[in-house]
Amino acid sequence: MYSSSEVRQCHLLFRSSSAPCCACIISVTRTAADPLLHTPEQEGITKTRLRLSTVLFVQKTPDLTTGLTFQKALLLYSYYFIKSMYLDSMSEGVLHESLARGQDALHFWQGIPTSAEVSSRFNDVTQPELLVTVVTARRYEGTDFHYLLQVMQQLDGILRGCGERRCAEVLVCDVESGPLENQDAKLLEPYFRVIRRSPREQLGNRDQVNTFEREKRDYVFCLRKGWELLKPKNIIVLEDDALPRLDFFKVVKDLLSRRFALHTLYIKLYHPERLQRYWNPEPYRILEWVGLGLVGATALLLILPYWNPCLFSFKLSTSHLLFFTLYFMVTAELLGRHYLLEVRRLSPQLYAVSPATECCTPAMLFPGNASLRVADYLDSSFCYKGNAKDIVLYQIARTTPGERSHSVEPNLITHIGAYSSVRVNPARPKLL
Ligand SMILES: CC(=O)N[C@H]1[C@@H](OP(=O)(O)OP(=O)(O)OC[C@H]2O[C@@H](n3ccc(=O)[nH]c3=O)[C@H](O)[C@@H]2O)O[C@H](CO)[C@H](O)[C@@H]1O
Repeated sequence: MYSSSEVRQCHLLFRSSSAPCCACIISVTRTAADPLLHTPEQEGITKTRLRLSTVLFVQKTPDLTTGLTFQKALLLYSYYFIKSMYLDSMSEGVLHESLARGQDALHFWQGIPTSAEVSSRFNDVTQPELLVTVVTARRYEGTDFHYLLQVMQQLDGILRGCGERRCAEVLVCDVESGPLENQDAKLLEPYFRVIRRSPREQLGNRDQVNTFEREKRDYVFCLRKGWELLKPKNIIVLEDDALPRLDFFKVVKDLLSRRFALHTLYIKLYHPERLQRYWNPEPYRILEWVGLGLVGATALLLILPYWNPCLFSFKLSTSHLLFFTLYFMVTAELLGRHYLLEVRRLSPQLYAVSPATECCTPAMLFPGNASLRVADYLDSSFCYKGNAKDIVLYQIARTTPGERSHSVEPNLITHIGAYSSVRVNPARPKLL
């Protein structure tokens, strides 16, 4: 058994030079208990041991994580993924990864000294080009995953990569207060500006409303408060389980430089991967599908004669074009639109913008003062199960004259929240 100071020393060593500590950790992890498997034999494991094993697991993961994420990215959303064979084990694997990252993030934030260099990120800027507000509520399940800390660690890393000129100001909007403290948000207080309601406002908000209405009111509060405090030129609102990808700010900057951004109510930066197929009907997606088929078929029919000179005398007809169009469409769907979209990550300019899709709001960009309009629109609606804030917002943008909304693809964030703070969670969450 290892004492916590040994573990801490090991952890710090690992940070500064990975090799020696990796060896020490790998030898230990083989015997460490797995905190995610609640088998009867493990019921007796003490809390300290659980914590220890998680810390050790964190250190073990870099190779495993990459491997698993690669497999997951390769298979999960494909038609060839055999759910009955792989879903359970893959879901467990991803939960382990996330738990490891959560514990890593916890140690990261616990270990940072509140030095001048770090706290300089707590800026007194007004009217920044971009404000990122992270909305966070206390979770009752999956607290060990520390989603908020993971997100903030990632944001911190990306912001450091921006160089001298900061890409964005960051606010954490903690919608809890009083006795129900959000410990993760508290831990971030020395490093980021954390905003909360006053206890009086909080009482009023929690008064007898359903979870979805409460979630909406919290969102409205965060939108307005961010605007009041900094008057930013643009706002992004991230939910606390929306992990930004490394090119996040580059793509956002490019989006904001495009003309359409001046006339949109919001730009969705995430849509669930499982809903990205051509077979999930969205009008623009059908157009994209047919267009892809036509371009592929035309290119093939033009190239074929050069490839095989005998075909120069062959007469090409509309039915050939139709056949190959269908052929390319079916091939694209069988390959998986989700995977084809990945090619767009080559450059921010290649990210596609289309009319907004309905589901989910984990990452939303509100250009200009659109956040204020959104806050007003949401304020005038009432949310309940089946009519959560994402549905309401979609309907508003569709039905209000003069308002438009957009989605960007591929996703700019990864949704890491296996446990919902709004809905009832299954005992063991699944990836699909
Ligand atoms: C990935 C995904 O599909 N997420 C969607 C899903 O959220 P989920 O069911 O995944 O819930 P979640 O736990 O991610 O919570 C969504 C957000 O609401 C915040 N929160 C939660 C409880 C509360 O009382 N107050 C509060 O502000 C929480 O901190 C988080 O930022 O459904 C929501 C609507 O219901 C939104 O459409 C989310 O985008």
